[in-house]
Amino acid sequence: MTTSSLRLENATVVVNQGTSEEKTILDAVNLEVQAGEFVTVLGSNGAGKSTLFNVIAGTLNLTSGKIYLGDTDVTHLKEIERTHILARVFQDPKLGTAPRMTVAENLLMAERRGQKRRLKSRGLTTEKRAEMAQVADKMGNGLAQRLDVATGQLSGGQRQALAFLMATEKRPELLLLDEHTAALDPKTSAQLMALTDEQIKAQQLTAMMITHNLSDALQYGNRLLVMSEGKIAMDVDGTAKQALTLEDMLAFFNRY
Ligand SMILES: Nc1ncnc2c1ncn2[C@@H]1O[C@H](COP(=O)(O)OP(=O)(O)OP(=O)(O)O)[C@@H](O)[C@H]1O
Repeated sequence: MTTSSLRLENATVVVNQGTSEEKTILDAVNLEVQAGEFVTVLGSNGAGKSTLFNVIAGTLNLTSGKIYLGDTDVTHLKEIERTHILARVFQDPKLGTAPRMTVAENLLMAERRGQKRRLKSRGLTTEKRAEMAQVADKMGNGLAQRLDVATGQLSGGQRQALAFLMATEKRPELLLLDEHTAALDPKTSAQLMALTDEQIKAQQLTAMMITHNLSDALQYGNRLLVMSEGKIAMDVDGTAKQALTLEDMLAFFNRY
């Protein structure tokens, strides 16, 4: 039995095939992420970071190669067929939550994702609300006091915290964080980043996080990837990652 949560074998995406615009945007990537790893992903604009997440999530098909989530070959599975295995949080606070529904309704929806219809009959009981308030309180940003507020009325930070809670509700096999703090002000971003790290550790989640923030990429996670021109240009973990400095990273980026 394997302990890897994700495995990519020669994962390749070629766009506009057979035209003068043909381009390889993911270039024979081999990657194995073990259960419990927290991988930060850096790379310049256009390096292929979102493409990597898109093929993992199934929003983009591979031209060739294979993708496994756990022991399952998901290469030909549609996005919807992968949602019970992985969850993704986006940069845009509008994605991932339903704006007209309240915080409690969104949380209930996340909890019931993938459940059979007959199991959905129980509504927002007092117990359920108390449980939600407890979960939302972990975010420490007032979300717990706004359970009955429409999600569209939340602050950006509260909404992203809710999106994170919803994504982790069912303890996904793999959590993809796609610049999830980038649209927030520095203080709120730092707060959500700390909460993210806390929850990943507490729930022992396997996670990958795209960021343009070098300090966050160094401070958080146990492994760091740098993408460049559709390839993995750097892959460090453990003590080698801990030893990396901002200067090392700046020097590395200057070479690309
Ligand atoms: N569906 C597509 N069709 C054509 N080109 C694409 C497609 N998706 C991505 N690309 C191109 O692939 C390259 C990699 O894009 P990608 O969005 O993965 O980069 P990124 O590292 O996420 O960049 P950023 O930091 O700007 O988000 C870019 O040149 C982009 O224009």
